[in-house]
Amino acid sequence: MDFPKLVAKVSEHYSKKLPFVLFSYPKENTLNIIFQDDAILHTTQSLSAEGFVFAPFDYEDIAYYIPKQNFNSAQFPENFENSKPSAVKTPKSTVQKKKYIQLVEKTIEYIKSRKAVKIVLSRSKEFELPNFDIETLINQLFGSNPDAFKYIWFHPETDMWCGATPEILVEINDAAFKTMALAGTQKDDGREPVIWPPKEIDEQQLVTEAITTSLQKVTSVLKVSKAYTHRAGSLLHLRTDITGMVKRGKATLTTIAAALHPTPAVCGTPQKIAKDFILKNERHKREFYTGFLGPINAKDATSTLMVNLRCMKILDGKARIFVGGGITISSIAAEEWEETQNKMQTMLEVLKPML
Ligand SMILES: C=C(O[C@H]1C=CC=C(C(=O)O)[C@@H]1O)C(=O)O
Repeated sequence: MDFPKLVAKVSEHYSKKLPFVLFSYPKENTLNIIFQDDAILHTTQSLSAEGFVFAPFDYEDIAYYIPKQNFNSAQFPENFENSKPSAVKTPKSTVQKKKYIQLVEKTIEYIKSRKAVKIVLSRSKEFELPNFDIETLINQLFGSNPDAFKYIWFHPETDMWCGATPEILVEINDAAFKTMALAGTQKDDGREPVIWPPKEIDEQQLVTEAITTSLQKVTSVLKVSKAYTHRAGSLLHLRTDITGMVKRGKATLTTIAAALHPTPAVCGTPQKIAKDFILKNERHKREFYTGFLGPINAKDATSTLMVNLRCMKILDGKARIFVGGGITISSIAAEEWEETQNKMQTMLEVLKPML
């Protein structure tokens, strides 16, 4: 099917409130779509169903999925990519800023008491969308952020979620798997070489160590790359690639996902203490933000699970954008606020014509 026809079909499907998911892989110009023709909410425990899974941050072995039955794809039109999207002025929110900074300070004190080494805090902000339109959303989202995995998920039971995420949770093909440690953030101001402050280097190193440790039980060969700079829209992160083989008979997508999620890039270390702190102290429910999502295929094809970052929920003419950042003993609260403001840009640029 060609792109305009497919977009029109999504629009029609959405007007009937039927589930669908659209996605595209980084650097690829194919739009993949799965339509579901009824409103059943499918769940999977084993991540073995073929389709597209969607799991919350507080994942307890149950993920939602849309089965792969009605799969379509289309190439993006020529010159589809938006020229560099223009920044949207991030609204000033004095009260929210004060509250977030207080929470960051409380978290730093908690870390100082040596109960945790790193805790990833987050917040969300709502925007009115007087000009919301599904076709505009598709064009805006898939025409920008070429380096990200982009998706729009809709199910009447979960509402609409969409995002452009830089972070792979796990990619697995037969016994070979790939994951990454992504942490540390700065704005891309075009300066080369990129200099990373020690706080960001330490924070990212911690993520790499925690991921390799948690994978040891289920993998046999692990290769860990050097940390390098990864571009994500107007932001830069530090990234380490981790590749290996899963132990035959021991590890499946489920065991690897369970070993990794939630990674210290979205939760913290030690994982349980960080998660309890987040659930107790954050002012909003994360829902699917920092959960995971992606296409799961049969054994001989690649399955990809991404971490749900740089994302938003769309409901009743409003969008709620979710953003966060890792807090360590060296964090400065005001800078952590700025970092979340910068991260908000990825979705604000997508929303720009609809605001
Ligand atoms: C939690 C988020 O980003 C994570 C991924 C990359 C860098 C991060 C950081 O520098 O704190 C976060 O760990 C988010 O975008 O909401």
